[in-house]
Amino acid sequence: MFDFSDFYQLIAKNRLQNWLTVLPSQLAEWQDLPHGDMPKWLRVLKKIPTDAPSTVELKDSVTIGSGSDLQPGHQAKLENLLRSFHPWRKGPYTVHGLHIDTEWRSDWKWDRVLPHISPLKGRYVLDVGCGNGYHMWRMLGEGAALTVGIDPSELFLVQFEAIRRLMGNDQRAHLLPLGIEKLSELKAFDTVFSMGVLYHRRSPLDHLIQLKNQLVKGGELVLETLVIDGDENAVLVPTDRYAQMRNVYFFPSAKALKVWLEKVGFTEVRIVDECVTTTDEQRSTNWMTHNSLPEYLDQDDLTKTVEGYPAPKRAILVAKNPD
Ligand SMILES: Nc1ncnc2c1ncn2[C@@H]1O[C@H](C[S@+](CC[C@H]([NH3+])C(=O)[O-])CC(=O)[O-])[C@@H](O)[C@H]1O
Repeated sequence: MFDFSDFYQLIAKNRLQNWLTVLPSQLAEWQDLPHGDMPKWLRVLKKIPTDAPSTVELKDSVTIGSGSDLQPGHQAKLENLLRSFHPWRKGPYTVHGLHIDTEWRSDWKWDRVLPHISPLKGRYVLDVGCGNGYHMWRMLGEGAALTVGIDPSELFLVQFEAIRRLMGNDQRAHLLPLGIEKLSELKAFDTVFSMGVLYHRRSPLDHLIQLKNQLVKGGELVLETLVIDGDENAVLVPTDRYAQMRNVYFFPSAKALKVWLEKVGFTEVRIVDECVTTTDEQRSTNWMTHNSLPEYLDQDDLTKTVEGYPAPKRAILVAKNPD
């Protein structure tokens, strides 16, 4: 069983308290349908120490403690425990001198996002599709008061909890195993991030409206997704897979995405970054040994995916909720 009671107690006293009318029953429903590996994962999680580390660095990286915090032999033991949560996709993390080299250099995405957003100091932040929570720790590094991530992947929740234990059970970040469609209109977050999620949603405008409904008046949306080149009318809908990914729907141009955001009522919409994803940013590693981007590109023409679509390009847009 996962225990979300710390989160319930925390939000009972803050502006997220309305969430308590639905959240406990939603998470109880989730507990009733456990992932097959969950009992094993929970046994491993319990073995991960919760002692406060000597140091925590979150501003320039996610680095917890140093090798000397652990007794001799304990680093190898910790490595074995963490490796049982393979594949590690989002990171990198350095814990007690152990470097978790993840499939993604999620820190590079953060470096592209950070210069363009309002300062996070003191803000309530929601990270929709947060993966294992890597960016939530970086948000805390920028001074966010609270970061809440939602992501339906059970393994990501387990990885997040492992890192949180190693942080000394830090209560400033919480991950809930929910999809965005499960959220009511909370209107309680100062900043909402949706990074790498929109192309997984069958109804992208509804996704944008759901994101808007989580923001306070004047709050900021940070949207990152796969895009194609083109004008305000350009959008790709792959017939089947894209770069071997299933469940993919709409890949607009950045300009079209700006129109969509304005259409659902966002203002001050800015396209702040566009860049092609490189095979240095997404690749197999010792901590993620499955195929990755290099295998998903056409070997004779790296500007195309194996399906013949344009190779992955991502845009970041920032917008304001005026309501
Ligand atoms: N309905 C849904 N609601 C919420 N999350 C979902 C849903 N469906 C899928 N996801 C989650 O959205 C995440 C997309 S990854 C981005 C991670 C991070 N944000 C990153 O920017 O690195 C994609 C990428 O690798 O770019 C996955 O963790 C899914 O489980």
